[in-house]
Amino acid sequence: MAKPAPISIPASDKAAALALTPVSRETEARLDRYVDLLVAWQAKTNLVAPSTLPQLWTRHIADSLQLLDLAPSARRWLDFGSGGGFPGVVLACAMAEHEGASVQLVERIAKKAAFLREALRVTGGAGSVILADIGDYVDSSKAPIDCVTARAVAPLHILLGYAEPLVSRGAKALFLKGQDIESELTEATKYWNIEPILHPSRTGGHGWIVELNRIERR
Ligand SMILES: C[S@@+](CC[C@H](N)C(=O)[O-])C[C@H]1O[C@@H](n2cnc3c(N)ncnc32)[C@H](O)[C@@H]1O
Repeated sequence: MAKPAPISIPASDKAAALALTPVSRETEARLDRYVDLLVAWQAKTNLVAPSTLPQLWTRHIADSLQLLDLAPSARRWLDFGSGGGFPGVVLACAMAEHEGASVQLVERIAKKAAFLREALRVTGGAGSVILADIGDYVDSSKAPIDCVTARAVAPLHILLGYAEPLVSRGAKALFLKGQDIESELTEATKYWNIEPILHPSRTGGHGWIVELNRIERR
């Protein structure tokens, strides 16, 4: 049987991503190590949609990095459903530059949690992995959080339920969402009083970033 072709990420994709969302040389080096690890694991575990691999930097890394500009002073992050590490591992790579900063990555699938732990070890990213259901973890943890994130995890009205206890204690929520944001907002406002701020994605990978600073049950 023919061997699968090696996965290569074009240098032009990395250059395009870093033009959109510049990072320090230290963070870039951490991200390089993350990309190498992800590509190696992707051969045995499906961490990102294979068709998006050639745009790993623009579709996934820059998509994650753009959140930093929306919460520039946040140092204590919590990422729901980190999966292959977006945005959690990317944020942890960036947070490694800040003394005391940390990203908690919550993931319920053991194999993905193992990958995330390895990614933090290899990159030196500032964070920790919690193998748990998001709802259970949020209910049990009282750790202060500045910013909670999620990408491709659950419909908005479900994410709001997970995030509500954190936002009511002062966290900001930033959720990466796709083109069908209108219908998600319509559904969400049946259950929640919210004043969402919609930021168009700068990377084109996902449609919108929904920012929330207040979530109240109707
Ligand atoms: C489609 S993947 C997206 C992963 C990553 N956020 C990304 O954008 O590439 C969704 C991930 O969320 C995790 N997930 C979904 N619901 C969860 C829950 N209630 N608790 C913990 N993890 C959850 C899944 O196991 C999966 O790894």
